[in-house]
Amino acid sequence: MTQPLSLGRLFPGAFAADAARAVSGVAFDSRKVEPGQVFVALAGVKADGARFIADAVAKGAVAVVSGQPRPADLDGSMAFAQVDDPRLALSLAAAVVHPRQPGTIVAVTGTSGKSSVADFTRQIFQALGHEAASLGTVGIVTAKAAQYGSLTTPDPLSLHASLDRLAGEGVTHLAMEASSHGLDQRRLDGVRLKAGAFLNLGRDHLDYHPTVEDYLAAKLRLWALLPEGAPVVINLDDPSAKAALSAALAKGLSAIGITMEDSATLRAGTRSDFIRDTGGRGRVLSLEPIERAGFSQRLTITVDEGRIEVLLPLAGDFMASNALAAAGLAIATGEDTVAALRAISGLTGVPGRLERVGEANGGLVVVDYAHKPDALAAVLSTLRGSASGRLICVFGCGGDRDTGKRPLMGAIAAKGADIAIVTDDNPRSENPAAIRAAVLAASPKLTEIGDRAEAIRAAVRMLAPGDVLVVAGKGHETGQIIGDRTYPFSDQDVVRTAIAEIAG
Ligand SMILES: CC(=O)N[C@H]1[C@@H](OP(=O)(O)OP(=O)(O)OC[C@H]2O[C@@H](n3ccc(=O)[nH]c3=O)[C@H](O)[C@@H]2O)O[C@H](CO)[C@@H](O)[C@@H]1O[C@H](C)C(=O)N[C@@H](C)C(=O)N[C@H](CCC(=O)O)C(=O)O
Repeated sequence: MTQPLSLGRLFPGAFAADAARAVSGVAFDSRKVEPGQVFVALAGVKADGARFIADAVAKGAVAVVSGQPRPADLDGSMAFAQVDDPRLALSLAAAVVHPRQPGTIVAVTGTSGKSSVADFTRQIFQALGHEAASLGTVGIVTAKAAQYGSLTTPDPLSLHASLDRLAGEGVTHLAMEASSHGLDQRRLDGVRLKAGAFLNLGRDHLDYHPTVEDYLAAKLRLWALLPEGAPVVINLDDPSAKAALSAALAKGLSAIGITMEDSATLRAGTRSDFIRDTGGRGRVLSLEPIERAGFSQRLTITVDEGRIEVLLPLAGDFMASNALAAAGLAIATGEDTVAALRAISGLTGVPGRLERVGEANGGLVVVDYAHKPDALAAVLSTLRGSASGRLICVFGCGGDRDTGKRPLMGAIAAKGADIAIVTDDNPRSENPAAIRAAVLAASPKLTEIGDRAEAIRAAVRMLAPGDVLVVAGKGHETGQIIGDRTYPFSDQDVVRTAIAEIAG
């Protein structure tokens, strides 16, 4: 029988005299409080949760946890605790409310590639015979179902409810994404992780993180969530790899490095530095593409056990590196190295990640989630290798987000594509034309079609044999956010309709 929830069990040491008091659960949003719950007041990005204590009490909260002193007007019968870090307290309490977790959980962080790596790791775990799931930007995916979510790393209550449900459904292996917001806001504390991975650091989220250094530090908080000696997978080809490795070693973690042979050769020393820095204990998985044909590539992976050849049915260095990181995570949890690497041959794509949606006039249309400078550059360089004709790109920049990336993305698209059309991508509360103007200022080569559906239709109509069109930015998403409303919008659906119009 499950033990009843009490303040003492949920918040050990915080409630002294009231520790034995029974409660029905935890809430951090006053609007969602149910009678008998504890309200945790979080100092938020937009609002201060302490302002909503009275609302929470009115909805039936019986206790309050806050980072601030007890409000003078709080009813004397109400249990109250002041804690140093309410977000940490919330996450640890969520893990008590929803106690079950899959036995093997791995988490991946990085600016780009998290969704692919989480999903590839799920696929590799499944290929190795485990009940596996992935959790992240594309939602929760198991062998039986996909359930779409909204955040990359959900709030702690939703996260732990999902972990509990998955464990109850028999899922033993989970690969999840760890966003910098999630790590900074301690949403992952209380998740019992076995291994972690660091992929890369690019320009993103500088509306939230004050500096790039702060952004990197948030990502590297992942290491603090791992038990002593746990293995971490580090992409040695990223310029931040050294920082990621030193932080891991300083925490007593062990390391598996992944690298693409080409870049290792270019950046001579990558492998030897890693071996030296890890005192000879770090393992390296190094990968060399040996043949590329259309959207698949034959790869050789060199490991201590020898050389293994796999056929990855996905295009580009980026996907190859992501597949290797996923195999690295499986190996980090104790899976057989050769079996984990061989499973790369069976990987299928991830929705909205270099997703081939259809063909028109002998040209190919691909939808990709790339909405950051580095990701757009990587996608364009990958697709350049798959296009015997022109490379066409439809893209935009979001409103109410890092404005600095607008000219950067404009310049990348102008350089990387033969035709680049700037359109709208979640303008939110900003004037869409002003966002487009900031992107267009990067190059006179860029053209503008504000309406996203019209931009996609126009690009599909341009296709000629050998061309590749990439519609970048939304990937798996199903809405366009204008003002504070989300209007249904799917790049894939618009592409399919445009193709059907041409065919009809
Ligand atoms: C900007 C941000 O990260 N916000 C997250 C944060 O909310 P917050 O604490 O800042 O919220 P707030 O609006 O300032 O309110 C403060 C507190 O008052 C409470 N409140 C507010 C109003 C009210 O009437 N009553 C009340 O109690 C709120 O519930 C909150 O606890 O903490 C919440 C609990 O964990 C998160 O759900 C919430 O994510 C929001 C929904 C969000 O959109 N986050 C995005 C930016 C995000 O996290 N994205 C990352 C990265 C994605 C990527 O890599 O691209 C992700 O992991 O998805």
